[in-house]
Amino acid sequence: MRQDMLLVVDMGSTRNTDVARAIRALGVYSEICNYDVTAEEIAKMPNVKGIVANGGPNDVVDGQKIGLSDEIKNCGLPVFTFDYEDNGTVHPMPKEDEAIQEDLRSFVFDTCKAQANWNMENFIADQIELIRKQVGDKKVLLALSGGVDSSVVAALLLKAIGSQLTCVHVNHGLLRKGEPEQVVRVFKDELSANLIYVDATERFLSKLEGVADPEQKRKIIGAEFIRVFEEEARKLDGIEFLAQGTIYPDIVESGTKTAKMVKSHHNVGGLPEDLQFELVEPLKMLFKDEVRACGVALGLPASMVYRQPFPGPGLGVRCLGAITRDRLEAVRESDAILREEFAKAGLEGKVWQYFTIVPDFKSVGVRDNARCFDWPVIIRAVNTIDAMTAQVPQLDWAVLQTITARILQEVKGVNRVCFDLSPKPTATIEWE
Ligand SMILES: Nc1ncnc2c1ncn2[C@@H]1O[C@H](COP(=O)(O)OP(=O)(O)OP(=O)(O)O)[C@@H](O)[C@H]1O
Repeated sequence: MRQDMLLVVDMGSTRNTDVARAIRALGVYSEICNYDVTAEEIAKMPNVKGIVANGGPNDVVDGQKIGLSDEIKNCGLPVFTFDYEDNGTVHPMPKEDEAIQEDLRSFVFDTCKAQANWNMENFIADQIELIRKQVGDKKVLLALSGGVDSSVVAALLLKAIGSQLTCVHVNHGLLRKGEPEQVVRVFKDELSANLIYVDATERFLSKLEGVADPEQKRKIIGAEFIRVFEEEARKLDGIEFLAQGTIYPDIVESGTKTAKMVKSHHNVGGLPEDLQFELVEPLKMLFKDEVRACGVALGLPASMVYRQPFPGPGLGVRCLGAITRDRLEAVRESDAILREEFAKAGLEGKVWQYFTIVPDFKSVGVRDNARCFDWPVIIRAVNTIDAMTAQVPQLDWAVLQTITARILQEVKGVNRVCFDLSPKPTATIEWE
């Protein structure tokens, strides 16, 4: 490890990640650990320069009030006791809270004498070394979705171990327009990765035929994905490692000793027990913005690194009810038009997520002086900080009119365009 590190010890705060991020924003690497960390464990961590004991409302565990042990207090490292109360609201640490920032800055640099050497160049160099040490001359398998996390893992592993990596990209027929092609172009053609491209469209769509229940659809897609991936894995010889795009929030949200679990951390979970892989998770200490910075530093295209979030079941949950091929095509084509026009209008990166939905009912319209009976396309655009709540931004009317005109002209089977004005709550971001 080339970087100095500060440890954020969770003493019951709800703001551990904010504090860890604030330290990283100063250019110093930080990690969060549990309140019962021992001096011996800390001694094994590389380059720890100081400890932030981060207190807060969750300071009672199993009926006992927790406190920093004498062992840690006397371990020879500077300790800063921090208690950043948040009154129960969730928002990023306010930048204007200069006193707190200043205290932290002074602790990090004046007291701990930490070097501001946390940057992507050092991170990548460190990870390459660690990956090579972990993997040796063995082979690694990666499920590559084309999403930000697995793409950055692929690029990093390619740099570290090159041809020892095999990537599997599954086209389940529910990807956005141009996505599988981009994965093949970037990884196979440009980065010369061993890429197995599986076109499983027919298999997924026939499994989904007539299934209207959203939960059932998600389950079928998830289970079928594991099956396809497993089949490919069994065809390969001598693979001992499975790489995953686990990132820091996945780990933090899996729960600390003082906070309840937000969501379980899975990724390519659900693989059969007899496929025993050791995990390689080189991004597990990065926040999302750092993963993107890492992707840029590794030379991945901006459209991949800054891609908006996309649900695992893909367009399947935007083609409402039982998926049909023609309606799925209408979702894919209208989504492509929406993304193109948002990019032209300079909205890319300004609106957090935007996509289209095609419901499973028709309405009466008129086309070429004759009655038509076609589907509507619903446009959804939202802004959010944490995906727990979301707001609908005010969009330029002319942009919406252009999108509407193009969808009505170019997308088969559509005679109406609607705009979803609902914030979350009460609506969710996706419709299914
Ligand atoms: N179509 C696919 N082909 C190959 N692997 C996939 C595919 N879809 C998902 N995966 C694998 O499953 C993991 C979890 O999928 P999920 O849709 O939850 O994405 P994610 O956690 O946002 O990560 P990413 O940004 O890498 O897509 C991905 O990181 C990837 O390894």
